[in-house]
Amino acid sequence: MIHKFSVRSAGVAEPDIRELGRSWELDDLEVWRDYYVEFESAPDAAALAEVAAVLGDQLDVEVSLDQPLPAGAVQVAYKRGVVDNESDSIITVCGLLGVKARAGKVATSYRSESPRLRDLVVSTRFNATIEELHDEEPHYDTLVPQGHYESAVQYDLRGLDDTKLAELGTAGGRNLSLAQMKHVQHVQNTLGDEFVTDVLLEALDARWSDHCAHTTWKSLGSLLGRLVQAAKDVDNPNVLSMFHDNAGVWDFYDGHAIAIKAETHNGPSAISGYFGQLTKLGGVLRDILGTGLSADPIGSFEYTAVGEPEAPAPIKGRPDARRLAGETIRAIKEYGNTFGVPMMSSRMTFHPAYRAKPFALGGSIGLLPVSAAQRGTPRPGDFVVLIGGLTGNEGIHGASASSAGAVMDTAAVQIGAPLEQVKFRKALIELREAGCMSALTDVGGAGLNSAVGEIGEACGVWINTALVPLKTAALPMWRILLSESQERMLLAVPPEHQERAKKILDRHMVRSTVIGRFADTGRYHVFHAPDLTEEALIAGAPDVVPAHQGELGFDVAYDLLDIEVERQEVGPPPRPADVPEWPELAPTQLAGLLEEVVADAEVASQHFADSQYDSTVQGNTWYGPHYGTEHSVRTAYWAGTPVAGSPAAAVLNTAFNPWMFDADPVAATRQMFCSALAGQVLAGVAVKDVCMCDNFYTPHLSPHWREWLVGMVDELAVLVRHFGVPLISGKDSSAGSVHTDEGLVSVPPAVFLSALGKVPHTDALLREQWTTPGNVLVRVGLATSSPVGTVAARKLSLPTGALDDLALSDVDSYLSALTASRNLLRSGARIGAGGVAATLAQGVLASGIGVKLESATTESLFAEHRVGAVVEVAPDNVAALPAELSPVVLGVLEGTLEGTGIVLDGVDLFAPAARDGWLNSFTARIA
Ligand SMILES: O=CNCC(=O)N[C@@H]1O[C@H](COP(=O)(O)O)[C@@H](O)[C@H]1O
Repeated sequence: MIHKFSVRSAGVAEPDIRELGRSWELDDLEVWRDYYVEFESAPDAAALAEVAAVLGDQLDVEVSLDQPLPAGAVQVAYKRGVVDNESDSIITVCGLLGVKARAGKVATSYRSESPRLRDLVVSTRFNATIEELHDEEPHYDTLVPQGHYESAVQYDLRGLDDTKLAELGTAGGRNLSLAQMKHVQHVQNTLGDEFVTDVLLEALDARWSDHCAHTTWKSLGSLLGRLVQAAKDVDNPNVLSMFHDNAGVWDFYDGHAIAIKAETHNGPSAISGYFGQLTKLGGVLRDILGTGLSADPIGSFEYTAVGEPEAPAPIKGRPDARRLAGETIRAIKEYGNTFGVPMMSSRMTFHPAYRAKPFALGGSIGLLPVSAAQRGTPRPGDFVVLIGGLTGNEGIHGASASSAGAVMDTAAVQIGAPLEQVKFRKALIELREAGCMSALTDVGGAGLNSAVGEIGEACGVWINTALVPLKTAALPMWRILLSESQERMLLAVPPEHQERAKKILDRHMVRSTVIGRFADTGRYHVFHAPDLTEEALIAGAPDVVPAHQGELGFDVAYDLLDIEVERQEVGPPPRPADVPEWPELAPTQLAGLLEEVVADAEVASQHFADSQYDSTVQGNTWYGPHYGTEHSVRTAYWAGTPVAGSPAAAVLNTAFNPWMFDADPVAATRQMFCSALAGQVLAGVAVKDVCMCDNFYTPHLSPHWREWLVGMVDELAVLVRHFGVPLISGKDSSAGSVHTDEGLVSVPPAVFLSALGKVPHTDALLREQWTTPGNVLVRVGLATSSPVGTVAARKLSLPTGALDDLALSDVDSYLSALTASRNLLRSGARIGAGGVAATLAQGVLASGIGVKLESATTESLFAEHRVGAVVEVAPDNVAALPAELSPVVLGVLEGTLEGTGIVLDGVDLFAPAARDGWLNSFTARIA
């Protein structure tokens, strides 16, 4: 018996629907959520009314029962086989109301009289790879997932020649190379078995993927090892854990620590901006939850680079940049706001190299006690406990396909459900405090296979995949193992704590299942035995593998699962030499250039996106992500006070500029590292209290990509050693080249840096807002005058060339002088995209105070001195600024001048039209 509940929200409940109506220019747009529920027996009218009341329990909503889709309306629902996560929640809700439901399904329908409706939905709200479109009411016989268990497929690899082995390696969407297949052949020979299963092939495909095994980085000479060694050499006492856990852990104050991690979801986001970005944020929050013995996320950050919004997608059928931009915003809002974590920093960039595969980076920081900061180790006999969401047929090959740069299909996209994760967030803290876990990890890329396989490596492990709770009726063993269904965690629970752990999880309504045991075997062992129940497993002796194992997936010693990676030697990367010159422009031309620069997405207000992300939830945000009494301007750093009652602050900032990486990845790495570090010091953080997280995103088919990658890593190692600022976590995404209908498109070899600092008291932090008319604005820091990579150079169509070299000793002197002269600074803003001019423009916008410049040239206004700042100083103190700051007086704050902004020789460079461009251009391009 299937009933349909249609819920229409309006007014306060869904401001974004009004926004959607505005952007589609449909005044009568209505968006309805259609909930289909299959009940076990026909519910009476009272029961139906109760279910309707719960589904429509918001302000300003209307619920109708069993109304077919009206003519002209368009409904979007998941395809069969793509399971919607709400289904399970609907069953639970009905159960709590005392009505038994078997299954549920959620769809969205759009209603308007306009004949344009269907096209608008198809072009912006419908993803044909995972969804289906209905123009009339669909008919469902049942919503209960159908299907039956398919046994593992067996392959005898003995005697297969290279061609056959290679074919098998890439069959069914796998990405195993011939060398890897030969190793599987070796495994079979060593085991002396008649066959290996598809379960083993799939498990190894994931285990040896670039994502899990970092093969590209290993092949180029242990690149991660070089970064780790550099960090070890500097021996910063704040490092509690680095590159060893799901996140790096940095000492905070008074027994607390902060975990930091940034992840990318580039591959999945290219297929579905919404789900790729949704699960990017969900995944990185889970990384924080799975760090040490669990950290609590206290902030998230996000950076997305897509192609130019006006350009079509270079691969037919894929979402274009504008669509990706819109879906990104929806997804980040959906996950972050629902999870309840403040947004610390968000930015979107439009760069043509990301038109085939975006750069989808998400990060998070979390708080945990120092005593829980170390990664736990499971002990033989501990239970393998899977908690959280159900396992479905999604995210299959997510890790290996994204690593291989292979074509990803529908099944590779992960689907997120933030509320599921909200439930176990608090439960994990309780489990940690109660000492119920000896270890935990998140279930993310490569699914259970990666989580169980990695955590089990400490001693050995066996699991029964038949115990894994599924979204579908059945799944083959390898799919259960590889599914990247979201919102799941894996715990190692000692037998003596199992009951207590179960109680805590039950109280938080978190599903948990004992699916296996850690064992003193040194083996990774997977089988499928439907008649081995959870109760029987729990009752079994801790050191005995069950005799009845149903169907065997594999049972292999960990030693046999390691594979040698062939080493490739690379030389130094080519370096550009010529530096183009800045043209001389008259004041009116400078004004025109400024108008273009502030309207560029790198500088313009991204209020349309940012305002949708909750940045104050949890109540600990002390500074950022925006400031300004007149306009809301993006801050260059975020600070929060995560420990109740303590003024100690965590400080986060980031550095990335794809145009500079386009020009010279090695020089750009240096500038970005020094820029992030100088931003931290300007904010008030001591150099020794800063660490960073690196996210490499590099091409694998463009010229010299290997040389550039090695060059960037080696450069980072130099910087880590020089400043004593360690990299403590990161990710390498090494498949940034894509074959498209337009030919090969490659991202620039690049590394995104996120810096985390700490100060004992927020009093130490310097704000950006200008304070007092009459004060003098001074540029300080290293002059990096090359126009290459700057916003203005793009507007002026200047040729590319070399970036400035930075002498690290000069950076040292600058940073020391900055610290020493802090008492002279009334405010300070780090110079970024758009150079001094953009910094001044944003100062005007934020404070409403004008500035009168002493003099200006194109270079002095638009060069992006990234290891520099515009500081505000009282007139009497200008002379006291130390020479190491290389101070250059820019002009004087002029009081609040109606209609004036940045005045040079009587000309206002920042006219009202420019302000409008800053305010509206981003929205106009993507909304
Ligand atoms: O599940 C959440 N955790 C995060 C995670 O492990 N994600 C994995 O990374 C792939 C994207 O990599 P990219 O294309 O950016 O190189 C993605 O498909 C997942 O397998």
